[in-house]
Amino acid sequence: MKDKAAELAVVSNKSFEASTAVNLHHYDISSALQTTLEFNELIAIFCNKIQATLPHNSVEYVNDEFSLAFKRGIVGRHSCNYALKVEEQQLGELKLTRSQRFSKDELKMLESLLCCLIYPLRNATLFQQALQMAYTDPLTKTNNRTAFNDALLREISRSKRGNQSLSLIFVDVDHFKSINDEYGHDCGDLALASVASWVKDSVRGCDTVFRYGGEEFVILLADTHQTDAAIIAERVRSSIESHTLAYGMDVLNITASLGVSSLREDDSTESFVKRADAAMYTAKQEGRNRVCLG
Ligand SMILES: Nc1nc2c(ncn2[C@@H]2O[C@H](COP(=O)(O)OP(=O)(O)OP(=O)(O)O)[C@@H](O)[C@H]2O)c(=O)[nH]1
Repeated sequence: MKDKAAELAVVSNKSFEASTAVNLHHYDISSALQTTLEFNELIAIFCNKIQATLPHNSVEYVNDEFSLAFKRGIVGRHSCNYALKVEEQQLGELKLTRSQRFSKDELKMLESLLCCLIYPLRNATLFQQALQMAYTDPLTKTNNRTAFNDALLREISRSKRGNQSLSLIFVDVDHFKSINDEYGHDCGDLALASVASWVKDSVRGCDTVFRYGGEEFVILLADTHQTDAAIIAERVRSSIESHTLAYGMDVLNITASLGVSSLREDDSTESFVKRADAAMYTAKQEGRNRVCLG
């Protein structure tokens, strides 16, 4: 067990052998690390626990897969870096710094202690991957309806607490059935994935795009008034209209109808969503390929 754990942490381009026996310190750290599946909390707990044995001034943890960049403390001129992985699974990079050089013995000790961190990090990775799968629509790679329901409740409560505006845009692809009918289901799928990426590309990074169902998408715009939401909706509409979809020898033009609503004081979750949906239907009735406000 000790030998297996020792193989698991990759230490900045050099291998190491954990020579320190599993002791009470390891046990203490391992127990503390079992209390959470949050990456940042795991790193903070680990660093707090090793601070007495291995004094350091700053810690940095970067995990590209989950876009994490955790930083704490004041960076010193000496550092040690570890690319952590287990069974070919990357678990991020950890960097400790301080003003004095790290001795060989200290590094050996740290490398041994890192064995306590990598399995909790692997568990956190598996948990986050499972969460992502549960929240992602596999066809369009956007957030799914479950994610929308959760995000909507969260954003409504945040908006009411902080007295901030919140807007919603419904995007429904026009005459989508005819794409399926004329070119086949695969082309329909490709069209949906393409529309999703055009929509994502035309909103800000802080706005979230969800697949609501079928050929319908929703965009949740935090801290956004209706006037700004209408401008964003028009940008999305225009982006979809200006793209073309190449399918075999065919080139398809796609349009969408959009409905916008902004949260009112007396709104329930349902009334907020219904207004955007109703506005989108008005856009359909008024000729499609347009934005209507609800
Ligand atoms: N290819 C594909 N088609 C889907 C998917 N989900 C829903 N659809 C199809 O989307 C079509 C939606 O058709 P309608 O609701 O009649 O709407 P529409 O043809 O877009 O017409 P308007 O909304 O009135 O402009 C249906 O034929 C569904 O089968 C999917 O994941 N892939």
